[in-house]
Amino acid sequence: MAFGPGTLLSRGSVCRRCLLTMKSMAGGSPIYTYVQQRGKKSWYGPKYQAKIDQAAAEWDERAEKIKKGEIQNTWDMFVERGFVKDTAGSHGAIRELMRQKRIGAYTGIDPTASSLHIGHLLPLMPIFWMYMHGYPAYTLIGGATAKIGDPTDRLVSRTPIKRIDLTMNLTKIHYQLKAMWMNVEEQARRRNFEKKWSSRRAVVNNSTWWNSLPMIEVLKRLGDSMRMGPLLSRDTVKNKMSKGDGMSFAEFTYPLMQGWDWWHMYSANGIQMQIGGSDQYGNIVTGIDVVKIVRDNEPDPQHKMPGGPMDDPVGFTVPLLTDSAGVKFGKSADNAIWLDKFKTSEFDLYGYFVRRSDDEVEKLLKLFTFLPLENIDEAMRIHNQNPAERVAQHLLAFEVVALAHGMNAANRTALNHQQMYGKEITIPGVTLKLPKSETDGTPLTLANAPQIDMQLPESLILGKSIGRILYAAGLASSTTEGHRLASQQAAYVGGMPGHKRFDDQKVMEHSLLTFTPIRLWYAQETRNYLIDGKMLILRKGKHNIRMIEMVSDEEWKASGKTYPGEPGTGALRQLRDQLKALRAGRMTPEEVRANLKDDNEDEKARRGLIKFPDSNPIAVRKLTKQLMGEIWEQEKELGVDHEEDYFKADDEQWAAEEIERLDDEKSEEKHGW
Ligand SMILES: Nc1ncnc2c1ncn2[C@@H]1O[C@H](COP(=O)(O)OP(=O)(O)OP(=O)(O)O)[C@@H](O)[C@H]1O
Ligand SMILES: N[C@@H](Cc1ccc(O)cc1)C(=O)O
Repeated sequence: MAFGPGTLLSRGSVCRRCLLTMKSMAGGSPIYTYVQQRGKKSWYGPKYQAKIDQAAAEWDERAEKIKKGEIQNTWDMFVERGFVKDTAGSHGAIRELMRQKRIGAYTGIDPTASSLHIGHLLPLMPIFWMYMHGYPAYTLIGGATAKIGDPTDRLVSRTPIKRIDLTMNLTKIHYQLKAMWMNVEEQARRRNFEKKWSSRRAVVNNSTWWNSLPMIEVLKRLGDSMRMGPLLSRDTVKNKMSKGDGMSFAEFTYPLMQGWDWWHMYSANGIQMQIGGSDQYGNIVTGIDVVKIVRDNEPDPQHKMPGGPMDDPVGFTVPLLTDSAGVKFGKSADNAIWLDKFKTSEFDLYGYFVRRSDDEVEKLLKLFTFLPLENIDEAMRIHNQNPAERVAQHLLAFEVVALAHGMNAANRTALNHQQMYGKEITIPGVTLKLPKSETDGTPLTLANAPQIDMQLPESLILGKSIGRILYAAGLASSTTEGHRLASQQAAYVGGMPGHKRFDDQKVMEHSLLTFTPIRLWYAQETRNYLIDGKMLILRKGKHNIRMIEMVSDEEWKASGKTYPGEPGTGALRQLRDQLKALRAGRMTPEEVRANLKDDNEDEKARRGLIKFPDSNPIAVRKLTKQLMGEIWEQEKELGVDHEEDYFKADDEQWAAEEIERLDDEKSEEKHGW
């Protein structure tokens, strides 16, 4: 293994089977290393080799310091903070392995819901810690395993997940995990962890390998030696077969799939450790067998990977996070606290942690924050002087929101709480400050990306150009810009086009998130990019994603929503509608005036009012004037006391400002600003 920048770099972890060092020329220099592994081949040169050697030397030095007690073993820290429930492998062996070797670790999540929840943070935290301490750390999304569904501890099979839901969930979780990794980086900087050349983290999807894995390879490498006895004796299998609704072959093979994932990453990325919630213990133990069996069944002696205490896979489970009634926090229960701010707002997430009891707050600080234990002790000391102030709870809430949504969000949310409850909040070690605006002119990042799912009508998706769709989805500021993005291939569509089904229809692969640059295509071609016939994923830049569910035109109309560029929603059309409504007496002058004067953009958008720039400012100006005049007349007839000149002047000033604004816009457009 050990190839490509940043893969495992400790000397102990370099795979002996795959490193063929060749001296390129007589005279002994320079040395190029040829790496061949699972179909991938690459060369690397002396500079890269020097970095690998340096990283290995640093690791050896760290191991020595741990031995002398100068720094703490990461494993001991896990135990001390309460992360370790059950281990697969002895404590002593894992401890020594983690000291000597820069082993990689992973935890997996099946995208069976559209968001992560706080229960997921439990196995994720040790993964994040490992990254900060220099171990390769992987988070896996089970695009393939979710199609089967983990049967662990269930008596009744899961309802099969719909293709469109799977795509939606995995896209959302992918971006959520990426955002959280950025927040982990932020926390690492905040806590002065040094970022090393060898640091490595990843979000992977097991569909990447499962979609191209021949069944015969699994049967040969694993199936021949895997015994039925241990598989049948698992509690889940026994219980589901005797007390539940029986077990399908696919469910039965689920732990083997999970084990194969591990093998894939073990052999390709040096992932030697798996971490999961306590329900994952059985799958982790089976996974260890799978990895060893597949590894030892390598038919080519040149490619055989070594076994033994320093090379065998190990794993552990974290305790289960439960609510105050002792019920597991999970997506299948109705107590979930989500990490998607559109499902559980940052304010509510903060509030949830502020409400934790004094008995559990210290334990939660150890599990959910990166605060050193001395800081936690100090915070508890301050807390205990006046528990009613909930200092420890606020610290916990601040840190969790910072991890889930970033430091800006944590500051903003804590200040909101302060304002809402009118009480000064003390958070040890934190000076609350208003975050700089996340939307005004600052580039879009994963932390400030808008809600990524939306609906748009069929007539737009299937009938209009891709430029128009990009505008409607808020990825372009006009149809023209949308066309420009498409012609410059600066926007992307999710999925791999051109996959053909048996009946020769083109379909999208739904369990893998890939992007293809958008070209200017004919309107009818957009259909080829629809996932499950109704979802379109678009992206501009790195973080600007839209998952668009196509709804029928009737459903769209009934929703009362509008999209930018929607025919009939321009300023002119809206002014005309208002005029008609005024003349027909369907709207009072007061209502029309309120609509015209409402300068709150969100409110306007909510009520479907004028909000998009119109292409004909002169006509808008004329019509606005006419409408104002008629409102004025009607109000006069109604005997509205205008306090004459004051209001009239106000209206006129408003109209003048509006005209000036429109003129400015027009001139900006003309000059191409
Ligand atoms: N409340 C929790 N406490 C600790 N770990 C958890 C909790 N909920 C989930 N996990 C762990 O997170 C990982 C991913 O879990 P999974 O995707 O199965 O979510 P889940 O919420 O447990 O789903 P479900 O309720 O559908 O089984 C697993 O290792 C699981 O054990
Ligand atoms: N089985 C795990 C998810 C998972 C999937 C694939 C893996 O390789 C690892 C973990 C769960 O349901 O919680």
